[in-house]
Amino acid sequence: MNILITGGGTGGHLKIAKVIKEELNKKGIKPIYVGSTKGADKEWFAQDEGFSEKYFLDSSGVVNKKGLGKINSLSNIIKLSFEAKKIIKKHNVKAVFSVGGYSAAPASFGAIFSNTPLFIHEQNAHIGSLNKILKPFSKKFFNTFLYNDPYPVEDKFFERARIRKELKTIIFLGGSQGAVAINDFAIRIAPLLKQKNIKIIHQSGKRDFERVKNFYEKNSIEADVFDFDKNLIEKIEKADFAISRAGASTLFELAANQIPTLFVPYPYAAGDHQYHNAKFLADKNAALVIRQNELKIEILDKILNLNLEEMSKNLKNVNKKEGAKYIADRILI
Ligand SMILES: CC(=O)N[C@H]1[C@@H](OP(=O)(O)OP(=O)(O)OC[C@H]2O[C@@H](n3ccc(=O)[nH]c3=O)[C@H](O)[C@@H]2O)O[C@H](CO)[C@@H](O)[C@@H]1O
Repeated sequence: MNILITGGGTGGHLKIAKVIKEELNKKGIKPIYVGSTKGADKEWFAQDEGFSEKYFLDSSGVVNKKGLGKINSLSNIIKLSFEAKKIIKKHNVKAVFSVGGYSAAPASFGAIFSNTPLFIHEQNAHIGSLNKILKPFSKKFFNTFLYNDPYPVEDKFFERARIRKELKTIIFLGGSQGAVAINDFAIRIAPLLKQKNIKIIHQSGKRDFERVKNFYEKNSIEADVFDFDKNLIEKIEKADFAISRAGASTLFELAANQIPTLFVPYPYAAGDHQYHNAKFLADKNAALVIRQNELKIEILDKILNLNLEEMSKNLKNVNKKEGAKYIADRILI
């Protein structure tokens, strides 16, 4: 059965595409991928043997453009949708699965134009603009916040979960691209963490890697600094507390691993969705959330006095295992 997976741009969307592809591979199916020449799509999937075919179309975002730019990208998407429709026909695709982002637009419209069932995974607590348009045309719309669908994360985040009791190691996470605000905060509290013998693991993102690495070196503070690590669980499992952006995949991976977290939502996310993602956990007393402009050094005292065990236990049933299987089974019906 030929399945087409589409969408990407950032790690958050691409991660869902990856886990669903792996689930389909387990079932002996090699899906087709349709992404964009822009964003991180090629980086993630150009060499991926788990897809039978890969197409990278020249799609780009519409939402942030104005005037003529908006009209041009809209007409480009319409043109590409017909190209995607041809791909769907050529491979006799039985279902299209979209993980969102601008690179999902052509194949999603292509599915509608060719009457091919369209399945959508919306990662966030606030529905993205493309998904709002597509939702009424979809056969199924998966979302954890609205419908309690299990959020697909790799099994290893659950398998290596543990209850945290004491803060011996802290991890800083900036999402797939890194977060300067979190890096700055880490740098401010690092000397205090050193004084308290708390070990530091720090994902800085590519753009800020040199600055962050140099800081720790110059100040003789031991820290495991990296820009991006494909096997993030290896880092997360060692830590007892995280300070992180609230991108949906990161959030549900941290929850699956039961690591208490202070979320610092990206303030410019569409519809403030990272804040709403984090609030979902905070309302269950399973995480803390703070606005970026409130990220002050005093918050460290609060962290040091937290009941980590209680928060860690409260994360137990936030997400369910086998989210990828849940979705794949419904696409394959
Ligand atoms: C700035 C922005 O708009 N960000 C959005 C983007 O975030 P972003 O792209 O940061 O996405 P997420 O936080 O959802 O996911 C990041 C993924 O990258 C992985 N990872 C990260 C660091 C690393 O070193 N190694 C690694 O593998 C994580 O394990 C995770 O699976 O998509 C998310 C899902 O739609 C949204 O919720 C976010 O709001």
